[in-house]
Amino acid sequence: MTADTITTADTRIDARWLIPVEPFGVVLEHQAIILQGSRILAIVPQTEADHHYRTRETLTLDQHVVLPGLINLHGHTAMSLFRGLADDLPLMTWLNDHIWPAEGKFVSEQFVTDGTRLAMAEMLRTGTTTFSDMYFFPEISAQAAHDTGMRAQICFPLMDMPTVWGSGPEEYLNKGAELIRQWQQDDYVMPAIGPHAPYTVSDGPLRSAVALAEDTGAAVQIHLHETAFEVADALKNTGKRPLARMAELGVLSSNTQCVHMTQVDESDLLLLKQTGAHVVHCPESNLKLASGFCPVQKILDHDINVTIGTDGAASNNDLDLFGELKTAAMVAKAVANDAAALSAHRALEMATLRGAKALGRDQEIGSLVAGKLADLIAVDLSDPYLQPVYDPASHLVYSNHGRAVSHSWIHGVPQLQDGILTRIDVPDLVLRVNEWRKQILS
Ligand SMILES: CSC[C@H]1O[C@@H](n2cnc3c(O)ncnc32)[C@H](O)[C@@H]1O
Ligand SMILES: [Zn+2]
Repeated sequence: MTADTITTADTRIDARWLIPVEPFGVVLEHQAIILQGSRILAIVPQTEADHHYRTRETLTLDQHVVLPGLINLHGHTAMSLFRGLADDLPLMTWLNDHIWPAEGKFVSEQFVTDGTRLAMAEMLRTGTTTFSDMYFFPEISAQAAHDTGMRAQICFPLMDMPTVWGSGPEEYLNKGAELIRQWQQDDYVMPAIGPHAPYTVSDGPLRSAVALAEDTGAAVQIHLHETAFEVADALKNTGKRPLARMAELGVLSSNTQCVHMTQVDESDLLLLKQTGAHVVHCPESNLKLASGFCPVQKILDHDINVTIGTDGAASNNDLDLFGELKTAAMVAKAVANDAAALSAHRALEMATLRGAKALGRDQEIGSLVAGKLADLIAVDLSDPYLQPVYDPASHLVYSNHGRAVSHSWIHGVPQLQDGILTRIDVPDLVLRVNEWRKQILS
């Protein structure tokens, strides 16, 4: 570009620090991020931007670190309405005796509308710009994400048993195929297939799920090897580890996201590597339900993609991915018995570019590079609890929590400005949530 060339654009963001995630491990200073429409037009030193860009608005974030929006690869968004309802229980007691009965009683289209909005408000407030959801009435959560302008992978649920959303696998698959048809071209919504777990979905529906994934290109997300009991029980009943059964049925591919994976032996590592399937690590849910420890560093060392998710707010009990990153990094070090395991930069990559890769969208989101979609966040490091700043990446993972996120943009649209949500009416949402609280308590 010659000295006299001036380009006009929408927005200029002047950042004190910038962590683009790509290239890996880099922290830049005093950069200007230029947005035009839904995309990043350029990232240049501020002094260069002064000479070459004229923008409609300029935002000076001189105490902030700017990075790609976070990607929460696993959750059950509407379950935010069940936050704190059943704590201190192991997985199967929690599900069988508390959560599934409550879902049978209360989950409806309105529940999913309000619960999804509650979860989106929390995620946006704490830096998430893309989330994955696996829940009943996915057509409602898809619409809610689209209307709010949040990027979302919406996995329709598939189980053997009847639920509030349908009578069984045939109906789930028919409704799911329609969901995929309706949303596949959307800017924000990525429809996907969500077989619940190996112990709730039999071989026939899993084969149909594979056929649907192959026909449509939709991703598959499944809870897998969540507990030692799941693996032991499967070995007793089928003679196979659940992951091996999934491989035999054709479920595993580079379009598959395996959630939890706390039980991983050499045969599992081989299957994950051979098929290109992704692992979604949910450390806080695994800790709270005492499900087990995912050996994250070992999996990464085998060149298998690991991403991060919160799981639902009923088993976490928050959706703050920055908190999740700190837990992930701490637990990874303890599990590997190595303080160098899961470094701050690697953890940030898990919550951004690696998440994008699992969604098949790493050419579009997950790092801050000119030409990619403008999904980005700013974190204000000026609070005393974040001082002094030697290394912003270290602060983001080890000292921060999501409430320090001040700004976000998705698809170039501002979603959070100085800590205020622009697209969700929070007072109205809180009123609705409290109506649910009264109903569920009674
Ligand atoms: C079929 S919709 C999703 C289904 O999953 C349940 N659920 C929530 N958290 C977990 C978990 O950690 N493991 C297994 N199942 C989980 C949720 O309550 C819905 O019924
Ligand atoms: Zn889950």
